[in-house]
Amino acid sequence: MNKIAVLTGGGDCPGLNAVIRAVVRSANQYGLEVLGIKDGFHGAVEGDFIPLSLADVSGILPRGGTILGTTNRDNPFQYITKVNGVDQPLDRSEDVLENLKEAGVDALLAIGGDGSLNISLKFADKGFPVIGIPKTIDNDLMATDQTFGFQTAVETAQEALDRLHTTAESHHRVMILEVMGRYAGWIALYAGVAGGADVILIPEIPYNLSRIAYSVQQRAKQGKKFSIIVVAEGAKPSGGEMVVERLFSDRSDPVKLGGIGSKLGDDLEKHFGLETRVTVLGHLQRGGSPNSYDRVLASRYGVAAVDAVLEGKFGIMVALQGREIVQVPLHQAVDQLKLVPLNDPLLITARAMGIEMGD
Ligand SMILES: Nc1ncnc2c1ncn2[C@@H]1O[C@H](COP(=O)(O)OP(=O)(O)O)[C@@H](O)[C@H]1O
Ligand SMILES: O=P(O)(O)OC[C@H]1O[C@](O)(COP(=O)(O)O)[C@@H](O)[C@@H]1O
Ligand SMILES: [Mg+2]
Repeated sequence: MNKIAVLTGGGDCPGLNAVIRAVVRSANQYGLEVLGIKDGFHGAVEGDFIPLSLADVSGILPRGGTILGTTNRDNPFQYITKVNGVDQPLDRSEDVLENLKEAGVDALLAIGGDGSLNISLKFADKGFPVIGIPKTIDNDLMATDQTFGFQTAVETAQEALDRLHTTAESHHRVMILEVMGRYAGWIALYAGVAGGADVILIPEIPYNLSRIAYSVQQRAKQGKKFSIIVVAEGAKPSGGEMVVERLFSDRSDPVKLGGIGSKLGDDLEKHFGLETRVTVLGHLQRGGSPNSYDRVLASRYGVAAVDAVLEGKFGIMVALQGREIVQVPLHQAVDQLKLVPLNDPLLITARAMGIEMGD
């Protein structure tokens, strides 16, 4: 092994640069050259590679985003390509392999979520040496206890809840904070407990509107003028559907969620006369500097991925299990999503403190 390539795929999150930096620094110790692939698998198809030296990664540890760029559109196995002036999804995976070969790349380190790691698995199945590094702000990847960026997002959401508290307690209002969490409610659950929310609504537990109203009314009876609700964007009422903001025709998962906070607020006002205000935290959760936990975790993943290259372990993902970074087969990471189990210890803690989960 002489040369490795690294890419970042899918939605960004705080800590991507910390991984890239750790990969380059660790590879440098062993005399391995590193190439960066621009904009995820888009750059892999287009052959858009840049060399990454120690100087290139100097100063990027605290920077959010990714210096390499990313995409949540391009899949080399269904790559939108103009054929006779018409866009068509073509299998361009051989182009990727050709580009990697031409650049002298011996192994690919792919930092991504379920989508990018699914693509990575397909390249591993084609025989190319691939190592996955888990990335998702939603923390919903299987086989790893935690992904970097998640803790920073939780802190951002908790700070928002703290701020909402001070304005909420000045009025008789229900304050709703909509946070990320497409299928898994980890951000809502952790931020809700950390930020002292009264109601936490997650995709895994469809909610009953009257339960929420009852808990707000009970608080009012106890002299509490306000209530704080944190709702994951993928939450839905019992028997209802997730709220879709828009559809992207060019994505394998075309659904962009958003709007459950407003729907909930409208329903509480309409059916129970509760005055509500809604805040959507949105991409503030993904932006900004990673906290120290995420910098450490990201650095450990980067180093562990280079270790795997040196050990010749491919088709694997590096993962956090307990305090250890381990190697797990890539397919274990992508076979299913890691949802909040109904017996999750923090969920039980939340209920034990009287937090309403909406069911
Ligand atoms: N199940 C899948 N199999 C193969 N490719 C997928 C799958 N899901 C998503 N993709 C592709 O992977 C890319 C990244 O997916 P996305 O969900 O945006 O990011 P992430 O890597 O964070 O999951 C997109 O181009 C998408 O088309
Ligand atoms: O605005 P974008 O880029 O479509 O991404 C928003 C989506 O990404 C997510 O944050 C998930 O991202 P991850 O790939 O990091 O898990 C969802 O919660 C949200 O629906
Ligand atoms: Mg995904």
